Parts: sequence; structure tokens; C-alpha cells
Amino acid sequence: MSAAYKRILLKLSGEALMGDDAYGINEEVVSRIVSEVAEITRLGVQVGVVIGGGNIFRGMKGAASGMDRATADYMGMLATVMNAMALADAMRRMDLEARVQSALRIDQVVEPYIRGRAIRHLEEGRVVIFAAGTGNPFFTTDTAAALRGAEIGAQIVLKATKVDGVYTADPKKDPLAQRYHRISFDEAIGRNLQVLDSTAFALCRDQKLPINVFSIFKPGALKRVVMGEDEGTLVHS
Ligand SMILES: Nc1ncnc2c1ncn2[C@@H]1O[C@H](COP(=O)(O)OP(=O)(O)O)[C@@H](O)[C@H]1O
Ligand SMILES: O=c1ccn([C@@H]2O[C@H](COP(=O)(O)OP(=O)(O)O)[C@@H](O)[C@H]2O)c(=O)[nH]1
Repeated sequence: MSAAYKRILLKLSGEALMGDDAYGINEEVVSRIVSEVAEITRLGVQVGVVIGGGNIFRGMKGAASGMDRATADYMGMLATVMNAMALADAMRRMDLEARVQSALRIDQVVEPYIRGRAIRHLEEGRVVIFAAGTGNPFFTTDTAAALRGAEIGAQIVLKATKVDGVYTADPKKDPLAQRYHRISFDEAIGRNLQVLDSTAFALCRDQKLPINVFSIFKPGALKRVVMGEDEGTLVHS
């Protein structure tokens, strides 16, 4: 059986990279993710990755403690660059070719984001890790995933997160919450389901770019999604 998608945009939660650690990057979690990404590239799937930064710095938290919001957000974006570099390094150690492109220019460290070049890397079978979110404060890496997904012509955005799908309510707060197998954009937005922020949702809806939300902790889930199997929640037009 072949993969259901030729090109995907995978959003990896920064916070989930901590595993059971208090902060930072958990080696075990990262190497499992890398081997799963390697497996789907061997199926011929082209993979773009947007990585979060919540394990290192969250803009809202900085702002809440009195820091200027935009400054805090730039710090959050820099945190995603560190995660991207760690992820790319883990990929290279496992013989998976990867490139990091940053939405903020730090040319001595990583390539700048250049859409055409990113697409070329993908066509060559390299994983492209998009760092620094959208490059703008007041946005999130979910929105960056929607944006880069649309730009590279991905067929789907895969959100690998702490929960195993979209629920009727936040499952961490409501034990009776039920998981959707599928839900339309309009319904998800109408019900104000918080698993993706509204900007990211709106962009994907307008671009008719479906989103599959699944657990980053569940081994084999990424491949199941890529094979078009019922895993997590599919948000569709
Ligand atoms: N309706 C919902 N369905 C699933 N998760 C929800 C819902 N509402 C809120 N959440 C919360 O959203 C969180 C995942 O979103 P987010 O904080 O954006 O994670 P990430 O670290 O992947 O960016 C989950 O941990 C969950 O507690
Ligand atoms: O386009 C972007 C993407 C990210 N961020 C900042 O970077 C932080 C880390 O990203 P995010 O919280 O989305 O990461 P995750 O939830 O995946 O850990 C955010 O809190 C924001 O402060 C930003 O300002 N603009």
C-alpha cells in the first residue's frame, strides 16, 4: 500500500519534546520522532516540519509576567530555532538529510526561509524544518504550519500534539469530552474548539488545507495518518 499524501507539513509541539522532563528536549522522544519521520520519507512522502518552542519559551508567559509582548514573542521564535537545530541534528545522526530555514534572519546559524529553495529541498527528499514560526509576533507556530503548508503546496497539515485528537471540550479539563474522528472547519470554529488557534484554523479553511490532529506520544500514529488510516481527528472542508 502506498502513502495517501505526497507532501505533508508536520507540526511538532515544542512542549511535547520535553517528554517527562521539566524543560528542554528529551532525547528519547526526539529520536523516536526522527525514526518515524525517516520511515515515512522512505515511503516517498516529502516532509516539511514546523516546530514549536513552548518547551523553552512561551511568549504569552513572558508577556504575563510584565514583558513587552512582541519582545517575548521574538524570544519564543528564537526558542523554535534552537528546537529546529536540535531536531535537524538528530535527523542527520540518523542519516536523514535535513535543512533548517528560519523566518528570522540569522544567516550564520541557519538558511533563511526561501520558498523556492525549500521546495527544491523537498523534491530532493530532504526534510525541511521551518524555524522561527511566521517571523511575526502575535502569531503561533500553528499558524506558521498552516502558512508554510499552504506555501509549499502540502496536501495536509499534521498536528502532532499532547492530545490524540480534537475533542468536544478540552480533554485535560473535561473527563467526559469525546473525540471526533472527523469534523468540518466550520463546526470546529463554530464550537470554538481550542486545539488549534483560530488564525491557523481560518487559514487552513480558506486554503482548503485539511488538518489531522494526533498524539505525538503514540508510536506509529504518524505513519497511520500518512497511510490515510483513521487516526486522531481529521479536520476537513
Ligand atoms: N476541544 C479540544 N480538543 C482537544 N484538545 C483541546 C481542546 N481544547 C483545548 N485543548 C487543549 O489543546 C492542547 C493542544 O494545543 P496546543 O497548546 O496548541 O499544543 P501544541 O503544544 O501542540 O501547540 C491540548 O493539550 C488540550 O489540552
Ligand atoms: O509566528 C510565530 C510563531 C511563534 N511565536 C512565538 O513563539 C512561541 C513558541 O511557539 P508555540 O507556543 O506556538 O510553540 P508550541 O505550542 O508548539 O510549543 C509562541 O508562544 C510565540 O511567543 C511568534 O511570536 N510568532
